[in-house]
Amino acid sequence: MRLVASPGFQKWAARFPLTRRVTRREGEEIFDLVAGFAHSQCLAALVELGILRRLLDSPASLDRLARAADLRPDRARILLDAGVALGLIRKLPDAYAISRKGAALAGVPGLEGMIRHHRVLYRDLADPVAFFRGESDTELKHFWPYVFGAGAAQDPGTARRYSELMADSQKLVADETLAAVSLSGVSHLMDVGGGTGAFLAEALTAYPDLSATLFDLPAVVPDARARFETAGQSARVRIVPGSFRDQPLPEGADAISLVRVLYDHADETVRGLLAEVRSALPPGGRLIVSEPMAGGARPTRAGDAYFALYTLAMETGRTRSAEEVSALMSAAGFEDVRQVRTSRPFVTSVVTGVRPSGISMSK
Ligand SMILES: C[S@@+](CC[C@H](N)C(=O)[O-])C[C@H]1O[C@@H](n2cnc3c(N)ncnc32)[C@H](O)[C@@H]1O
Repeated sequence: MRLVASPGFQKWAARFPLTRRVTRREGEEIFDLVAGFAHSQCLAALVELGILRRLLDSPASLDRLARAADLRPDRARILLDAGVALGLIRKLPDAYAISRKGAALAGVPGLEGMIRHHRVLYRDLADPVAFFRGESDTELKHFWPYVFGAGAAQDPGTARRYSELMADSQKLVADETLAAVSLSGVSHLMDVGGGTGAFLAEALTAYPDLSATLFDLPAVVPDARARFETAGQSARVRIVPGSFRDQPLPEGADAISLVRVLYDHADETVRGLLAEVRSALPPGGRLIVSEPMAGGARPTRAGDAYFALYTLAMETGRTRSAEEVSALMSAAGFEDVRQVRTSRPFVTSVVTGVRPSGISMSK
């Protein structure tokens, strides 16, 4: 590898026909890594200035876009051309238009909110050395204070701020999870840490005979109640406010889901929670864990170079690989633990397990 790093070798490889193309591609990939932050900031500006939304309606001239965004036209041109280079915008003779990728991005529920929210993450990463040394006081750990304890969780303002961000993206996670896991045969599903109920609402729509329980902190559940009322599903859902840290989970569900819950918490809390889930399930009952996961032996860009950093900045939990989640589930007494393939692992990954039937470990 020292050879590959040497300037002489690189010069030769850039000219030699067999290595030329690979060298150029590698060069571009390296440049993309170096420039990634600038790319993300262009995206953030296009979102925050409402330019992508505006172009979704119709193409527009440089002057109109600049005026609407309150930018000087010469500076707006630089941003718009950057958007073209990043594949989000198309350049027409006298106007700019949205590209396919730009339209797809604007159509992803919750993505715009997440892009805006990334200001917080990027401030936390501003000094990456201090960040990885654990020397920075990250904002994200104050942004998500609900995981720290009951005090913060009782503040409805804080709860709503984070719940909105979660709810926006929850539909995407719900769709991906329901596409990977069949709930046929399940009569009652309990979603622990179910937030404002988007996952259960989707499940209830997909399975008309299903009934459900939503368990979450008291500050979070009012929004869930409102969602089920609006969807006309209230009669099929029981909402139980509480903390899985200090009370047993309600019984009666033959399947329990934990959607984007485990990665918020330390191993010790996860062990306690999985034991509670196992106790609450009947023999043969199923656990479904769905959340973004790390790649383990094969690290992934989304899992290991994004979600792992995000959870590191939160400081309370960590992004685990599917193998690690499976091991925690097996240690908690689940059987038939399986990693279920999802089509978009950058949205979520899924692991399922079953509480053993027959003679088994004590409750
Ligand atoms: C990251 S959010 C995920 C919400 C939802 N499942 C989703 O995917 O959008 C984590 C959820 O766990 C809940 N939670 C955290 N600590 C909890 C606790 N001790 N007891 C019950 N719920 C808790 C939070 O209130 C929040 O709704």
